[in-house]
Amino acid sequence: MSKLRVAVLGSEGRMGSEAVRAVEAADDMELAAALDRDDSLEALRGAGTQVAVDLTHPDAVMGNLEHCVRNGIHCVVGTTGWTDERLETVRGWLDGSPGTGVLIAPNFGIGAVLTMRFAQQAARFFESAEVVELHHPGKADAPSGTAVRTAQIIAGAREEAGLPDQPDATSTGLEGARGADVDGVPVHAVRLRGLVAHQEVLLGGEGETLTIRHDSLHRSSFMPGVLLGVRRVVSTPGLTFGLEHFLDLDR
Ligand SMILES: NC(=O)C1=CN([C@@H]2O[C@H](COP(=O)(O)OP(=O)(O)OC[C@H]3O[C@@H](n4cnc5c(N)ncnc54)[C@H](OP(=O)(O)O)[C@@H]3O)[C@@H](O)[C@H]2O)C=CC1
Ligand SMILES: O=C(O)C1=N[C@H](C(=O)O)C[C@H](O)C1
Repeated sequence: MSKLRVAVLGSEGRMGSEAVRAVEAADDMELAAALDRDDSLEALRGAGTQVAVDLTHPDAVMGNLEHCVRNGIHCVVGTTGWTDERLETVRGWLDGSPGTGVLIAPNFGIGAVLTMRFAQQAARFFESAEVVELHHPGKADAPSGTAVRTAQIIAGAREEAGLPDQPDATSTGLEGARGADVDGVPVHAVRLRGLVAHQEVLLGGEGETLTIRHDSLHRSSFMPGVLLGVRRVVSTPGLTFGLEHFLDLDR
């Protein structure tokens, strides 16, 4: 069977360099191209790229994605910065390129995907819910894409269950002390040397709390998810948002 030709965009970065190693080590893939800032995207087609893995920067990802989709190159995207508007734009490009698949994964870590699923299951049972994400200080954005997605999922589950707004009697305080408000769920971002990528979902009810915590201790934790995404995206046209769609979580 022929090997999948995979390019990595952002190949010199923390995640990109790990992805290059993972693709090179995969029996069913070969590295078609490794591009970083200032490299021309034109190299992708010349190299016969079938799937591009984008691990760049929120400011760069849209341009990269547009180029790939318009050239029929499937994409696996870990880069953050997704809004409804951006996702709609990507869907528009995909409409013009039927057969092309794009996976956007807020988090490739299986533990992080499960954290979101468990939070979704638990949210309706608790009055209060907050998300704390903790990352290395080189991270470009705050809060993390995973934390935003987690908060949205919790908010959706609360709404579906008919829960009222969370109790919070705070009337004064330093701006930012209660974190960012994502659909009514406070999200707090810690940046600390020594950390990689961590998240806690705190749920509270009368006389009890439940904490769901996930720790990515090394970026290798993301690689099985990246490789799964590459293998599945080639036969999944259109936009897929979230790695959970490629995992049989309900089995
Ligand atoms: N979904 C997931 O599971 C994960 C997602 N991420 C996300 O991945 C992204 C990258 O993270 P990280 O590796 O830590 O960041 P880094 O800054 O370490 O790496 C990004 C790399 O991309 C390069 N780059 C910038 N612009 C372009 C461009 N236009 N074309 C090609 N390369 C470019 C950067 O170059 P330069 O340094 O010169 O700017 C850098 O080498 C972030 O959005 C992060 O949040 C990270 C971990 C897991
Ligand atoms: O920048 C990172 O490091 C990470 N980014 C992603 C995010 O913003 O959610 C995924 C993970 O948290 C690591």
